[in-house]
Amino acid sequence: MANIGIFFGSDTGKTRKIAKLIQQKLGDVADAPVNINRTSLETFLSYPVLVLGTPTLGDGQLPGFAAGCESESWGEFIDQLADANLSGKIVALYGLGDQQGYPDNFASALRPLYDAVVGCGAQVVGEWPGDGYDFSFSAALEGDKFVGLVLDQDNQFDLTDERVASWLEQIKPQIL
Ligand SMILES: Cc1cc2nc3c(=O)[nH]c(=O)nc-3n(C[C@H](O)[C@H](O)[C@H](O)COP(=O)(O)O)c2cc1C
Repeated sequence: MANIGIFFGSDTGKTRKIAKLIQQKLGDVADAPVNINRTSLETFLSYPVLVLGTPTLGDGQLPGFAAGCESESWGEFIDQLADANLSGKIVALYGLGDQQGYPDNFASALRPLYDAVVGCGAQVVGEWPGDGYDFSFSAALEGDKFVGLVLDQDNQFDLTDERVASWLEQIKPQIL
């Protein structure tokens, strides 16, 4: 087992694709990405470092039944996390959104994921500048920074590879 576990939720596969890109760039320090609806809390908790990815669905929501998805996802998993202890763990978050289609809730689902892991005692790394995007509101902003890497495959897919590479360089000292 590698040190870094990559877990993602996804409705149409874009967040899964980014998980694979992240793993490719990290190499063998990270295990192959796993859909959050195909793991157990025990496996999730076995990693000292977690990279967690989510799209924003519904109205600023995590994927899952409540957001209209056909299968379980983060929405259900964070209920299981409620009593978990993540102290000592390092967590890096990335989120996908559509700034043109949903400018008033851009990538907002990073917020409930961030709150859930911080509430369990994890240390979150990898905040990301809010400039370079055009939107009116995001719950994922903390001041002028997002609580994790934000990607927009719908409108800025050409920037993704560079954003992922630069974010990984930024967090490598904390996750390796
Ligand atoms: C029904 C629906 C609702 C969405 N709601 C939001 C939203 O509130 N905020 C946002 O930034 N993006 C929203 N999106 C865009 C998705 O987050 C974006 O397309 C993402 O890349 C999808 O990732 P996935 O393929 O992993 O599911 C929504 C997309 C759909 C289909």
